[in-house]
Amino acid sequence: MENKTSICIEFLLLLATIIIVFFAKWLNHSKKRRKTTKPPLPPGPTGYPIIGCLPEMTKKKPTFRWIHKLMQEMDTEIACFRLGGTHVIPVTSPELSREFLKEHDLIFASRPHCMSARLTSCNYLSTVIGPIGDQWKKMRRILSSHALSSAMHTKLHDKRDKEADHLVRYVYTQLLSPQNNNKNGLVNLRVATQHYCGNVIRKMVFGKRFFGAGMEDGGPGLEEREHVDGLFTILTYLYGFAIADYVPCLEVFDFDGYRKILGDALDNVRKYQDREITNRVEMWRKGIKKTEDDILDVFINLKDSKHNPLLSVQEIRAQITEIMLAGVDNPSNAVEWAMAEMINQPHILNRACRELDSVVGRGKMVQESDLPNLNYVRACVKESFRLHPVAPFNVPHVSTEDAVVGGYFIPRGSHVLLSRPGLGRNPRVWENPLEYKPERHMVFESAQVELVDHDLRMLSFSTGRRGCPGVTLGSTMAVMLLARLLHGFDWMAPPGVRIDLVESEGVLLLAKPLVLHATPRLEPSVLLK
Ligand code: HEM
Repeated sequence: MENKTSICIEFLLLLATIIIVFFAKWLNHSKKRRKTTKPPLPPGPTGYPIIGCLPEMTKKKPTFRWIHKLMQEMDTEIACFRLGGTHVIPVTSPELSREFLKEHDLIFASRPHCMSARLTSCNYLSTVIGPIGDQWKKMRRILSSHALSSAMHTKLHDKRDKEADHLVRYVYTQLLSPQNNNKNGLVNLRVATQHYCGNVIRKMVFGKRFFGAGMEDGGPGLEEREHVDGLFTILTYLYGFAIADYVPCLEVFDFDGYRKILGDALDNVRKYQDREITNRVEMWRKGIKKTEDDILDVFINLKDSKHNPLLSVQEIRAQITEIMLAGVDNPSNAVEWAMAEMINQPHILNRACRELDSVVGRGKMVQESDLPNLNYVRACVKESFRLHPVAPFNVPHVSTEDAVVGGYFIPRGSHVLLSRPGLGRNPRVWENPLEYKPERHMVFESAQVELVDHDLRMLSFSTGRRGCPGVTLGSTMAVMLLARLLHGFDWMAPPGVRIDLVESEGVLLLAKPLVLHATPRLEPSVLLK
């Protein structure tokens, strides 16, 4: 009997052991399986523990060129660079871009919390830079329903029109100015295009072109130069791969000096804007101002459901800086590059001028109502956006949860950077991608060329929840700028000068500001109406 019991116990022990071993093996196997089925991160440099690729990022400047070069060497359209604790995911594929911004739009709709964004947005009070949340929703709604609504666009038409006239007058006056010896002279198109954009946005927001007296020839005074230069500096350093953007505890040391540069530029821009804002708030408070004439007036007078001001003065300040940033760079850069490309390919220049003559004629200047009919000019601007984007990357999109995109694991908190030149010059998508060829956008001759590309084969205004709400204004400014320059004047390279289509090293602007020789194309009575 005793013998029988001990055999039974032994048998049970053996059975239990077998079950435990079996269970452990199964557990192990399923863990392994889970591990092996979790997709890999996109390819990229291994980096050091904890700091990742930060040392390379600080050494290999400009960082965007290093990233693009490495992706080319790795022959990949998506990569992962770990910068401190952040996975930075650059993308040059339209298919993957669509997955990020269309299929997984909601997951990738946030923005980074980082030093440069915090400083620029007065602690995330504005729209472009705001992480997803109630503040972003509020500000985006205000922009879409008020500042950038179609009613507001119509209301501000005359202000834009005045600045288009002013641009032509400014160019014409330079041709006659004494330093040009009363001959047809040279025009710096970087100054003309950047200040047209600055003037339009200042006029729409503040109701004025100049913060100071301006120059006698209509050109920007010291104040406007400082303002526009400040805006361009902010645009270079915002999300510009500062160490403190990835390791916040190092912000106080400002090892790369980015915080100081950005802070100084913000001070330069705000000293002009904030003065206007404070004065205007006072004017409304004292009842001196009674009608809404510009975007600032609208912002000051917005009310919440309890009739309290909807926007604080700090929110107005942050949002206005952002509107300035949004409006100044893309149209001016696109038109400067378009002019440079056209000078080197006169058949494109001639076709655009023929279109202007046939749509507008020579008896008046281009009006906004003409723009929908200037399909070739529109294609020239679009081609410039494709081939010569002003920024290397789209504004970062941050993931709010883990995701799998294109078969790769994208951890929560990753910064997804759609590459603007990477998409626009992708040889898989564009034939002869480095050739400036506006015709490629005129597939259907009858259809209007839209500057937006929702398929993300190129990145102009982007798409989805965080897509640009300023498409109408941005397109109007860019097309009007190119149209007025081409219609009003004949342009040539200065004698003996070849226009080098070379990018500057640190940013994507033309390496040297474009300076061209202009002669009036229209009668002075038309140009100076
Ligand atoms: C040709 C001119 C312009 C171009 C090419 C352009 C392009 C862009 C791009 C690429 C984005 C980022 C989209 C994304 O994150 O995926 C953006 C966002 C934005 N743009 Fe524009 N933009 C232009 C003009 C303007 C203007 C004139 C304004 C307003 C005055 C404006 C307001 C905004 C705002 C508020 C956002 C942020 C949207 C958000 O994050 O919710 N843009 N724009």
